[in-house]
Amino acid sequence: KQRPIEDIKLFQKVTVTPAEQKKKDDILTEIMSQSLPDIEAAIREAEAKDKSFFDQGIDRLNMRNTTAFGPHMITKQRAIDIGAFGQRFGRLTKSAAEMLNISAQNIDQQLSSQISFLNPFCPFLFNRPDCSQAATSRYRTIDGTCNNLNKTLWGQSFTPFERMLPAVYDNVDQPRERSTSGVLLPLARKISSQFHQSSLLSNLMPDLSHMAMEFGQFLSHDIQRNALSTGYLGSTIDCCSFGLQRGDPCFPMEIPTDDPYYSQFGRTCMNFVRAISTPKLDCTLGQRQQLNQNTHYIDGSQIYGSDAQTSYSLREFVGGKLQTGGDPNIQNMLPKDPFNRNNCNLPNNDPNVQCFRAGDDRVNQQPALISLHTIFMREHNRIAAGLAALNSNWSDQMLYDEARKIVGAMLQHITYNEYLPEILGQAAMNAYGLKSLSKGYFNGYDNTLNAAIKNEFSAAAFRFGHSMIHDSLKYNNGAQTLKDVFLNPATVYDTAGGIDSITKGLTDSYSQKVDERLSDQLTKHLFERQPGFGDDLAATNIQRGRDHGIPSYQQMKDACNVKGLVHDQTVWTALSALYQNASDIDLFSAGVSETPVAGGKIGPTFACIIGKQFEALKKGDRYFYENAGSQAFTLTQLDEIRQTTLAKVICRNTGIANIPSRALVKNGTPMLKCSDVSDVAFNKWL
Ligand code: HEM
Ligand SMILES: [Ca+2]
Repeated sequence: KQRPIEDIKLFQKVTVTPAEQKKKDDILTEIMSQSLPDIEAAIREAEAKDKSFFDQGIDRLNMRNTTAFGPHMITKQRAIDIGAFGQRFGRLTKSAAEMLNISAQNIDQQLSSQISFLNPFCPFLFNRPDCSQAATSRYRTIDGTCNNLNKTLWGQSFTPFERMLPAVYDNVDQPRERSTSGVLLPLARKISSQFHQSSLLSNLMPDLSHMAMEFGQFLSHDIQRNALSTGYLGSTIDCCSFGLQRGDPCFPMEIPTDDPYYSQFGRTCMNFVRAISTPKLDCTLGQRQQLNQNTHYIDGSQIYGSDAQTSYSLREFVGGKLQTGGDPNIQNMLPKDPFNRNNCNLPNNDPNVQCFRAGDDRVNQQPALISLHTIFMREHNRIAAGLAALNSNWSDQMLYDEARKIVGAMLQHITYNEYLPEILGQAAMNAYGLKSLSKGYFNGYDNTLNAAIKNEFSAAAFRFGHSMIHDSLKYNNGAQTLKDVFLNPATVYDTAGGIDSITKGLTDSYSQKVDERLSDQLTKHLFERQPGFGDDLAATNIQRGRDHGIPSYQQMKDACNVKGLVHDQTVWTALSALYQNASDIDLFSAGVSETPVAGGKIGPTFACIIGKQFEALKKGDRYFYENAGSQAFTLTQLDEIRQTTLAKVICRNTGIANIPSRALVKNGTPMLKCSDVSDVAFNKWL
């Protein structure tokens, strides 16, 4: 099957002449046209298998009454379409690598040529955006295109996650399941049950409120949403109904027979479906990559949607407003989702209690998330009304655009001014240039910097927030255990409490410390609908890292130039005891358990990954709120945006009377009386 030795040698050369490049391209084209018929046949065969799983009722369109299938498993059609090309790229890459004897770690360098044969399989070449208006437009596009005027697709929704380091897969594109020495890595569930044991009450974060957890999730849902593989007709794949044997895209998590919790239910398998594989943005052959369905920028896409169709479906088209819904007792709620596209776990058949729609489909995951979504939707509508009152000649579109621009800027300001300093500490804020200015424009826009979300950030580092989640949400004078409110919007509709009570509860209670411990609600009861059949988020994070070929902790630590032991000695001993070789330890587990940096809440390796990501999200975003230019706010408008705090946004959009003035902080912050909070000075937008 291998090509002649001179072809193999040619691909090993570091620099080639134009004639040699042409020869390489011809060889690749020949290899690909020879292998394509077999590849198409293999894909058809896989599709037929998927259909049979569907026909047997194993994979289903609506998993509502089954256990443990969260909203993150629903994948948009556009992502499914890109995934179909990704499969072809993956298989073509594999056959070229085999025939040219190219090892996995050299695939990206040695197969990176642009081959016209691949153009019909390159989704990023279709419908290239027209960016002719973009240089002078005051407003971002909905899908993030044309932000960078040279690289018009950078940061767009439905484009790949980028990487800090090359991926580390087994056998070219299979999940990283083996140590470099060949032994199997410990089972993800075993690491979870042994190392990420339940967080105790004594493990509270001394100074951050539970709102700091929730704002982190809300921010996360702005910038990233992985696309998971689906079955026939986009159905949800159940990798456990078929034993552990189904094969790609199934990568189910084996539960050890002596599992401290699940064994009593006789459970041996937990569902896990691999992420869709996507072609790279430049559509050269290369390592397997994963797809972000959301705009990578901090632009409020969780509120507005990441594609035109979703954004239209959320608009009122009157007065620049977003749609609202709700029953007569509770006004100004998110619009309902009568078709329950997100497979909510609705407790009764009350037609008034339904799940919600928002720009990100995970909105219904739990009530604290619904609450922040609702508050920012209301803020948009309030701003649109405020602008309309002073500018009677503005069209619906203009009001929508300007209100969206303001809300996006507020989100950025809260992120860089309130959230990141708490998480990263001052040293990292300075090192990565993340501090917001108190006056004037920021001059650091860099059009060579890609803001795109890094895979190491998404699949591991930014999941540190999972360790901050408390067992319950404070509500009225009691609390609601998470497993009772996953995918259940009932509390939001409660006229006795609802959004206000959930929100107040978040600022009134503590986050958990960022450490190796995760709540039982997440490791034993995530999306549980039947005792013993919930999911495990810590295990899922580890398995997801392996699915994506995320490098080991040691590799990331080295890349971040972090030296020495940065763990508590007992913690490190417990973790490394689970692995044969400490250099194989998974990034999520070791990263989340690092000793926090001074003044921050996470350790040095995660601070490096997260600091670099937010640096790119700032300096690589032409629409960053502090930038000068034709898209800019005026300086007086910018000063007005700088008055924003999360506490004020909450005050303006709820009936809450008093709230800590720094809503993410638990102690030592003065209370803000909501009746004292002044509105946005809309006269700066005349
Ligand atoms: C109750 C709160 C939360 C729940 C139930 C939850 C649950 C989940 C689930 C089920 C996934 C998908 C896992 C996978 O299949 O790979 C996920 C992904 C993720 N979570 Fe959370 N999460 C919560 C809060 C947070 C917080 C507070 C943060 C960060 C501050 C966070 C950051 C992330 C990130 C970065 C991902 C990957 C997103 C992607 O690219 O798709 N989550 N979470
Ligand atoms: Ca976004």
